[in-house]
Amino acid sequence: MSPLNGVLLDLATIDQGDLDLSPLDRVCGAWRRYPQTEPPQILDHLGDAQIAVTNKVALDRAALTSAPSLRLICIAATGTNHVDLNAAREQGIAVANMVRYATPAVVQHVFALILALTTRLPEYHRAVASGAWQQHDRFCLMDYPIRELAGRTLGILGYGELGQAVARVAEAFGMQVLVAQRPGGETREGRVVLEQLLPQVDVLSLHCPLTDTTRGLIGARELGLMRRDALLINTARGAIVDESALAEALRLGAIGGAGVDVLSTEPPRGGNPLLTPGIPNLIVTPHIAWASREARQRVVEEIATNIEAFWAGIAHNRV
Ligand SMILES: NC(=O)C1=CN([C@@H]2O[C@H](COP(=O)(O)OP(=O)(O)OC[C@H]3O[C@@H](n4cnc5c(N)ncnc54)[C@H](O)[C@@H]3O)[C@@H](O)[C@H]2O)C=CC1
Ligand SMILES: O=C(O)C(=O)CO
Repeated sequence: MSPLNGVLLDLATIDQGDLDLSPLDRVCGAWRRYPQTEPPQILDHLGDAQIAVTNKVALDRAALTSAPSLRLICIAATGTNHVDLNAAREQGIAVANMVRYATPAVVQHVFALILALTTRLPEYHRAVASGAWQQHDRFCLMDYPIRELAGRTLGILGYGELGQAVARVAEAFGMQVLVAQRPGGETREGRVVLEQLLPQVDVLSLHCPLTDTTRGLIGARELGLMRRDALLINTARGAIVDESALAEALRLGAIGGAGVDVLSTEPPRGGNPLLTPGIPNLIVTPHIAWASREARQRVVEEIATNIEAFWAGIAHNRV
């Protein structure tokens, strides 16, 4: 066990009282556990901790410079955009994240969104709940057009762990997969420049990290290049998409639908263009693609593994 003392800044975002947390006790005997940390509480909660575990509590330069004891930040997620990595590096604080922990959960969520939009599940569910089927004169309602995935084309932006796993399932559905070339990146065989990919795809699924390069990458221009019946699926990060432009594209029917698990600010206490009532063919889920019990248990185990590796001087899952 490492003799370091640690703080869990937002444990309630991982454990719903249904996980085995003993791996954490195996690696650090002195945890301070906070269900949640609001911005004004960050410095107080960090205190003299040497290890800080954050799922989504933002650790910016000001927070890191005010926590001189900190030696390891363990991000309980794959996305690292809420931690100032440059400031951490300058302060000599190691940062580790979660790799591959949520792949089955995210992939099934991506397809839950794609399938709900193509089979018009929300509309048919609402129609039955409102009694429309019961009053109908035929055996089935066909008020909303249904499409098949087989033979259609999926575009993937961000061909890492999740992008590749989504591609494999898409192929099992009989879809053709096109992979976007990293904008501004070098030309790679089999990759398609984003501007050329967008008009070809029936579904575009985002799986790149949020960085300075990807912020706002899918804006009005890119949405305008997509087919009028194409779907956009975003389980990556909200700010990769211009949310006002997406809301407008859906309202105007410039694209066919969208499934969004992530918003630019979470929770969206100040509202969000995509939460405006009445936007057609839009499904918004509250950042739960990753959140299966199995994946959350893997988070606990991976936090322990990252701390053990750090203590042993091994750079495991280092960002
Ligand atoms: N909604 C949710 O619950 C979850 C969301 N995520 C998000 O998904 C993202 C991807 O996760 P993984 O696939 O596991 O990460 P990964 O690191 O395996 O893959 C990311 C891929 O994006 C590529 N990439 C980076 N910049 C790019 C750019 N400018 N254009 C195109 N591609 C670019 C990288 O080369 C890499 O291949 C995470 O960064 C996180 O933001 C991850 C897990 C759960
Ligand atoms: O792992 C991630 O990046 C997520 O967004 C889930 O917390």
